[in-house]
Amino acid sequence: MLSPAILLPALRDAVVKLDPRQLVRNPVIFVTEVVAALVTVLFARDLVLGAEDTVFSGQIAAWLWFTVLFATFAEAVAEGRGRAQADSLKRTKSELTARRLLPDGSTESIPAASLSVGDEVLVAAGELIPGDGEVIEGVATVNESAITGESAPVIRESGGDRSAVTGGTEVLSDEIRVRITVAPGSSFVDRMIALIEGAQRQKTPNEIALSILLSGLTLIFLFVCTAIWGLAAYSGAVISVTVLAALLVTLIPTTIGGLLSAIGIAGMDRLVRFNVIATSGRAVEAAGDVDTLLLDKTGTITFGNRMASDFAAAPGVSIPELAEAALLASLSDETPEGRSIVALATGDFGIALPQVTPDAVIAFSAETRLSGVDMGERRLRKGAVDAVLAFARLTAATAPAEFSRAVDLIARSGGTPLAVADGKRLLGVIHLKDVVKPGIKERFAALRAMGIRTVMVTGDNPVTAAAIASEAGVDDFLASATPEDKLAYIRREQQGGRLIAMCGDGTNDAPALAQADVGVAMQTGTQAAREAANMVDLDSSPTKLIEIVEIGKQLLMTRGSLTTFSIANDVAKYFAIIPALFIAAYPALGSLNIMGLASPRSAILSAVIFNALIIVALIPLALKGVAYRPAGAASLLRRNLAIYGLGGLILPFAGIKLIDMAVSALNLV
Ligand SMILES: Nc1ncnc2c1ncn2[C@@H]1O[C@H](COP(=O)(O)OP(=O)(O)OP(=O)(O)O)[C@@H](O)[C@H]1O
Ligand SMILES: [K+]
Ligand SMILES: [Mg+2]
Repeated sequence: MLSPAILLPALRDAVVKLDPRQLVRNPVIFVTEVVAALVTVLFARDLVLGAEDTVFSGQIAAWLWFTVLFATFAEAVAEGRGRAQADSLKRTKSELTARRLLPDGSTESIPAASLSVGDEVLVAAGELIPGDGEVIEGVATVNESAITGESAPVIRESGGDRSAVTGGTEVLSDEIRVRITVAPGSSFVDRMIALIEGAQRQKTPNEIALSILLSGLTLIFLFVCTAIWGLAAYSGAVISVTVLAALLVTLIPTTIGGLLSAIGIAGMDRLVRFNVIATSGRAVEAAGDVDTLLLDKTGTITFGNRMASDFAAAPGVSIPELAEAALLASLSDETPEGRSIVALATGDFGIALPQVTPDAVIAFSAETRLSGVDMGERRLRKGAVDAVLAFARLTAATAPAEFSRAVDLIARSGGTPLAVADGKRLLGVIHLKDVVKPGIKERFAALRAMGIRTVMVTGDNPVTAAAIASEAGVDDFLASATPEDKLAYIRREQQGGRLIAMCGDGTNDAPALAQADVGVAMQTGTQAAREAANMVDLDSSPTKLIEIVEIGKQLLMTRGSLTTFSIANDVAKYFAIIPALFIAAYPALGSLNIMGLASPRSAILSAVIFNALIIVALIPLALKGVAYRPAGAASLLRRNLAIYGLGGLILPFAGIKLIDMAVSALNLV
């Protein structure tokens, strides 16, 4: 975690970050730098004048600079760890070439960097996909290990929810036609690299609020120090500017000021290590407080490669007649469901592929929930049972009992029944099979233990939804949901003051993913879903939210704990330094020197040294995060207050005392 390969470049970066123009974004540390510069000037003056203060002001100046450097170092280390991960991504994305399709159907070879949005390219087995896009023709297996680290090939195909391809990944079999949807330079991998390197990191609203609080505290202590100076001058004691500067820096919250951005960067990094790319720090924080998790069914809870497996004919209809109608209705259906129906009818059921062109093609949409063709007199439709019944002017009550039984049997087994009709004539039902991803039930139980309610929202019918919901162990489900329904559900929950996470993969999930506080898209999903979400799970695991929530909670806890620690620390230092300041003027204050520090100067220098060293000492904790255990918010708060509040109060007494002993033993001042 802290190898020399990261620490050495971080040291160099830490020096670069001393640039005041950069540092001004961190007010506490910026004030420290200004003060360090001031004391350095005073030291130079003492040096020229040969004043007796030279040794003291020189040491104070040095330690103030170390304080600033340790703070910039913390941030540099956090960024350096991300950069190491980004470097391996950069290697995958080296020089790519594209075979761009020309209007006459031939192809030209061009560098991928000169592709533009809307271009169409061909990619065959053994070639690298030149840019982010959508498969518009064909099916291929793709090795996406370059970005997911997972070597198992995935299927990418046109039409359905698995059509998105990522530049830099390799086609293993077959040939696909890809429409480029993202300009080179802002591709998924490019954005991943920028995010991991922290180049695009923006402060979250919580961080900004905390920064304002810390700046406020800094201002107050600036005031306090000025008042002390005036008070001392009034009472005849002389307090040097060097001592005042030291006082100010030890009192302002330098510890949390120095570690704040490292904590945020480390949180994003921890997500990357769990194969989750977050495009928003705000979402990571929101994840820590999520109340409800919404999951789409097909492709999220299930694998999503729904395959037609059987036909059940309505009374008075033969199986070949149903199979042929289903085949015709699917001829122009480019979705995986449509293609699997063609495969089943022409394969197992031996129907010859008809050489006909439909008069009109009715493409599938998540709103209508049906698809089909018009052909002469025939109006062939297939789709969700209620949608097809409505099309055939039937209802659940007026549909033949045998048909309803077949539908029910399929739905109860967790399959998706697709009804087939020709105009008003109901022909039967197709059984689409899908498989629930393994190990999901236990993981949902873990989410429940964290106090998170899981709700499955699906476009599928209520009976299938109920079967899959019970197999997967979700708390609740919403069936027959259109994209608008999913969106409305989230809005309603949010209006109730709840924070919502949504996991989805399809274009029909995109609005919901964008509306959710935490939107997690499956890497296997469509481009639209990945664009709308604020996180992408490279493993496409719907229960990854467990880790995401833990990391979010850990981030919030780490920041809270270190803020508590930092402020408690500063309070303790007050007692170490103030007596030292006034002891010369008021010897009676000697009794306040409860710590028995060697001399006023040694006390002040020790406090400054402690103040600097505590930042370095806490870097590992800031990066690793405070340990998270599932427990109630109140008991966590109590525990953290005890450890970091009390610890923060006590530690400086011991630390400053020890440093004071060393300083006086070495005769430093
Ligand atoms: N190619 C298709 N042609 C006709 N009807 C379809 C097709 N694909 C799916 N359907 C029907 O439309 C319904 C809604 O589909 P939609 O994609 O909105 O949701 P889903 O994939 O079933 O569920 P989820 O929202 O969980 O992914 C499906 O349940 C199915 O009954
Ligand atoms: K401080
Ligand atoms: Mg889906």
